[in-house]
Amino acid sequence: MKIGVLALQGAVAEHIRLLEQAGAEAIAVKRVEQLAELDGLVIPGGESTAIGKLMKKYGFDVALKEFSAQKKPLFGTCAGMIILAGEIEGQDWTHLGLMDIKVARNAFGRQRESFETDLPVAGIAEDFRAVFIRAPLIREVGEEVDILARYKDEIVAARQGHLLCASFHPELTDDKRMHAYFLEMVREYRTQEAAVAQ
Ligand SMILES: NC(=O)CC[C@H](N)C(=O)O
Repeated sequence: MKIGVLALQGAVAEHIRLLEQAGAEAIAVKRVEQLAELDGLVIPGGESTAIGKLMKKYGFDVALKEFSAQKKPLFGTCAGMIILAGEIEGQDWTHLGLMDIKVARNAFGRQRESFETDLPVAGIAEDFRAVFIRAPLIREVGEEVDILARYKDEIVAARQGHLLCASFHPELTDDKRMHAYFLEMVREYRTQEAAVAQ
């Protein structure tokens, strides 16, 4: 199983380390041609406007929509979640617009820009260390979206079929359970694809 981490800007090496610890081969992805060899992709945290601009410049805006249309799993953390969102509060544009979620950027306000807390994440852990850094929140989700975690009633992790996202940064901990969960998703979709091909 080969997983890419979109390496245009942001926390790339940390994701690669945890994906490897969870048992996958992981590579940094800088060119769209690399997508063909991947079973899944992580879009890391960073600055969503910067990542979005670079995605467009290098053709990832179109290529990742095709990647997703093949039901290849995508996992967006923090800025990566904003990249996946179908709607961004206060903005009339989106990046990939793949997930039926409405997000608000930098939603915790100045006092609590960055903090850590332990959260239950459905199907993954009872006590996941969630590291928030100028994090976005999910304000609304569509019918097909499963909510995986909340922080004080606000939605901070969700899944829609082959798409997974979190407001926080699992890659900044030593806990590989969320990455392992993503690899399970990749396995699930690969099995489905193989069954269709037969
Ligand atoms: N740590 C992060 O990824 C922060 C996200 C950033 N605040 C944004 O809006 O893009």
